Amino acid sequence: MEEKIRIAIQKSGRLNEESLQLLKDCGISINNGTDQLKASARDFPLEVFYLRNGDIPQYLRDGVVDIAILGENTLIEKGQDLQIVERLGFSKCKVSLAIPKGDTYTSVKDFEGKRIATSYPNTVTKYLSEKGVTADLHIINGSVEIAPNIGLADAICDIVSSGSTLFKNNLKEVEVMLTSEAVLTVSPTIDENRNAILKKLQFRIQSVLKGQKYKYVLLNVPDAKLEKVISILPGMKSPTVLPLAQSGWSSVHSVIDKNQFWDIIDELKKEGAEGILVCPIEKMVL
Ligand SMILES: Nc1ncnc2c1ncn2[C@@H]1O[C@H](COP(=O)(O)OP(=O)(O)OP(=O)(O)O)[C@@H](O)[C@H]1O
Ligand SMILES: O=P(O)(O)OC[C@H]1O[C@H](OP(=O)(O)OP(=O)(O)O)[C@H](O)[C@@H]1O
Ligand SMILES: [Mg+2]
Repeated sequence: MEEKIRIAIQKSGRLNEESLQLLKDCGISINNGTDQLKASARDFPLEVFYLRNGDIPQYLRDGVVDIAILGENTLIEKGQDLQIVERLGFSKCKVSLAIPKGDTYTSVKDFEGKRIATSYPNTVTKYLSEKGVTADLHIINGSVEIAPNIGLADAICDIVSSGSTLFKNNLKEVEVMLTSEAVLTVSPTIDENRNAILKKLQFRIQSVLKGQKYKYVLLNVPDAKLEKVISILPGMKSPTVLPLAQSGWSSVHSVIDKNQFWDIIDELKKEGAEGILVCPIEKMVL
């Protein structure tokens, strides 16, 4: 029987949907819904195990699964020994220390002897001990931000993204301990055949992620302005230039980094580019 790579994906929660979407963008469709523990892919040698996020590092260590999509924060808390093979760019967040809005704050030393509610005990202990601070940790698994309001703790350590959960609970962020995004991790026990499948999957993921970073643009340019326009456009090698049916004009095709996109478009318009079309790139293979 053909060997399959076993990937762990969060059963439900923040990472589930985007992890499955990434596989889909890689041309891998999964047969069953998440109501089952296990599902297989139709067109790639891959099996999906739907698991609780916090359990995944141990499954990787034990070799029950070969790879996983996890928040980097979970790896820092529970899987420092595990290797990251790709950074995936979604589920970006911070893990921060926060205190009641009205409290004064001068430095991390203020946490000495304080009660901190958190689901990240290892991360907090390491962060504080590196700064010579010892606090009293209360480990809770959810709704951490409520703890100061009900008198359970003086401060919290939890995930912060938009900051609205802190705001709603009358808390303020005072220390950012780490920043995180979804990552692809690998089991230390992965065998050679499955490692070869991992390399194929990584190649597809890289092509999808690169495509998401760029836009494909097509524009019409008077020939007199061609040289100037080409100098503005980066392109993968160099832009493609094709003559238009109307003489004296050319169509220029290129690829632009999303981060520079609007600045470059403004410059192109200034140089006389017209009829600018912008298309998403599904995959980019270099
Ligand atoms: N508000 C957020 N914005 C962006 N990313 C987030 C946010 N909250 C959590 N994450 C990321 O998504 C991951 C999963 O979070 P989620 O709250 O769904 O699961 P969990 O409660 O940590 O785990 P479990 O699957 O064990 O219930 C986190 O580890 C973090 O990397
Ligand atoms: O800064 P924000 O944008 O408000 O996001 C931060 C919140 O998001 C996460 O909770 P989630 O919504 O996943 O609920 P949970 O506590 O049930 O995990 C996290 O635990 C924070 O509470
Ligand atoms: Mg959560």
